[in-house]
Amino acid sequence: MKVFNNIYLIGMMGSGKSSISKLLSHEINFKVREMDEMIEEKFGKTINDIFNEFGESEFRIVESLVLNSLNQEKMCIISTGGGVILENDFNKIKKSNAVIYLKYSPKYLFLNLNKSISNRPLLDEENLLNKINDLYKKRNLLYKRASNIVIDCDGKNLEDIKIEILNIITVQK
Ligand SMILES: Nc1ncnc2c1ncn2[C@@H]1O[C@H](COP(=O)(O)OP(=O)(O)OP(=O)(O)O)[C@@H](O)[C@H]1O
Ligand SMILES: O=C(O)C1=C[C@@H](O)[C@@H](O)[C@H](O)C1
Ligand SMILES: [Mg+2]
Repeated sequence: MKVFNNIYLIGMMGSGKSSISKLLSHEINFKVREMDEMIEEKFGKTINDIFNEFGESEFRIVESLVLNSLNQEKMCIISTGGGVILENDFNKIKKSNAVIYLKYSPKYLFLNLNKSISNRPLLDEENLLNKINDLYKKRNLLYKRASNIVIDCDGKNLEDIKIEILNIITVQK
């Protein structure tokens, strides 16, 4: 296995971060950490309620605290929040970690998001495809810059994506 502290899965909302984290954890001896769940636990509220009651900037402050605490851990698969690349210095994480961008084009993200009802204040159902397109334009480059591995996921099933990742991270240095 290559030498790194943690595996960070990054990508847009609905890009399979939670699903792939679970699948990977069954194959390697790493624990799963769900950043959004950790933030919800800190507030004792859902992500939607946090955005509504405290606003996005307060959410980002707590997100950054959670990120710092995770940086102290080892052997974790971190299913990040979709906006984690907006954090100052997130680009530095790839120096000592595997940062994997699960890249889907907006059309596929739309299909994924339609499958899972969730707590997504920045992507509610109205004009969903337009909202995905707008966010994707703002963020695709940021995800690429922050990552050291990019997986093109369009049209692939979750099992194949997992195998592709395992093939990359288990190569001997
Ligand atoms: N390649 C894929 N093939 C089939 N279904 C997929 C694929 N990728 C993701 N999905 C489905 O899309 C939905 C969203 O996936 P998941 O919850 O893992 O993404 P996420 O990045 O953790 O999303 P978020 O954190 O924004 O809720 C799930 O129903 C998942 O099964
Ligand atoms: O992409 C984003 O900015 C977000 C993604 C979610 O995972 C949550 O962290 C929150 O809804 C914000
Ligand atoms: Mg998730």
